[in-house]
Amino acid sequence: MIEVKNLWHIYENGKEALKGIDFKMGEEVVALVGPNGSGKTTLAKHLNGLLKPTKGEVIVDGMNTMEHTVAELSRVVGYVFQNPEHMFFEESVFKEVAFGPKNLGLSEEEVEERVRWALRAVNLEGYEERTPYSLSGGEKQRLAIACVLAMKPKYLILDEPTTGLDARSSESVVNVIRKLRGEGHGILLITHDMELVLELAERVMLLNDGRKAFDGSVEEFFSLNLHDYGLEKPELLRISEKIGAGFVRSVSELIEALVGGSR
Ligand SMILES: Nc1ncnc2c1ncn2[C@@H]1O[C@H](COP(=O)(O)OP(=O)(O)OP(=O)(O)O)[C@@H](O)[C@H]1O
Repeated sequence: MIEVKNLWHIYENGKEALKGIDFKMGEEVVALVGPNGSGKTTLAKHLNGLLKPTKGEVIVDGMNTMEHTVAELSRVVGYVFQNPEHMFFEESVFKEVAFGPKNLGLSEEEVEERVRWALRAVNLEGYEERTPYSLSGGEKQRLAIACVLAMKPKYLILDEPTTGLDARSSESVVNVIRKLRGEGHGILLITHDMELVLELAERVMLLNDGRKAFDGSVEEFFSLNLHDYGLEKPELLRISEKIGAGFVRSVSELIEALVGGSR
């Protein structure tokens, strides 16, 4: 369980980026959304100790982030940054994924076992000897997830995992997230992509100007006036509501609602 209690973060220049956030998450997919500058990244960086609270506290599986290093916390909360290609520096996919586990001081066999497991988890088996730069956008995103997974964290923070990806690559990332969720990981998804929220999230937390504006179900979230937060309802949901089919999360649910309704 990750627990955030009355969290305030004030940057050195005096900017109050978080103003009293309370939040809990377990093994679930939570979408963290909000307009630019609302505090999403600032909040996420508190969960693995990259930032420390100005006031309040963050407890990760019983560990207060004030009392633990980023290295310790990163074993529990993995952070996959936006534009992951900037973080690759090894000449092969295998070495890239092996880097983290090697630094944990694991034996060569254990490192190899973790690399194979992480690459399998993101469907990149067979890519071991490729250079990271030769991968497609979706493959790079999955490689970045594998690098973090190899540390075996229970929770994963994914920052805009589908931004800039075409539909097919996005789908492959979505499938990986579903699989990880099924294996008991908790996933915090920072995103502006409302289609992704509709498709994947189990809960939504909306930040606005450093405060929590909403925390609840996906259905309730999409009944808010999203324009107030610079966000747009997904097209699928707009169509579904217009034709009276109500809240659906996928095209197949929409078809089911229509077919069911006409019986
Ligand atoms: N190092 C810093 N020093 C001062 N202010 C900062 C710093 N980092 C972020 N901020 C400010 O804190 C506020 C919250 O920023 P943050 O990056 O957490 O927002 P965000 O919701 O992730 O935005 P985006 O959607 O644009 O990524 C913004 O006003 C930002 O300008």
